[in-house]
Amino acid sequence: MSDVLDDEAIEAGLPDGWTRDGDEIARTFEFDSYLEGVGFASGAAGIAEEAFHHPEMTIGWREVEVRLTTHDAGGITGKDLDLAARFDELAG
Ligand SMILES: C[C@H](O)[C@H](O)[C@H]1CNC2=NC(N)=NC(=O)C2=N1
Repeated sequence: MSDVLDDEAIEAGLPDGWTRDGDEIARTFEFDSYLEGVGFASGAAGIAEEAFHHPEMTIGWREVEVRLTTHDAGGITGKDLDLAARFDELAG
């Protein structure tokens, strides 16, 4: 099981554009259209399923909010940071 990271490790590992919110990290991705956001969410879901580590995603008007935490560990772990970086790559 992944170990929960301390504050220093989270700050050091948090990819640009992401913020820490308690036991979660979050980023809102912005898109030129609603359907582009839906496409991103679908791609992110595939990455999540492959990693078997799942975000909460809220699809809005030309934006998708992504929130990550490791439920099994009760906090933020390297899995969350790794998935955040992969979602950033997906968004381009
Ligand atoms: C049994 C447990 O739900 C699974 O190991 C996976 C599924 N997806 C998951 N996703 C997230 N974000 N955290 C988890 O701890 C987690 N656990």
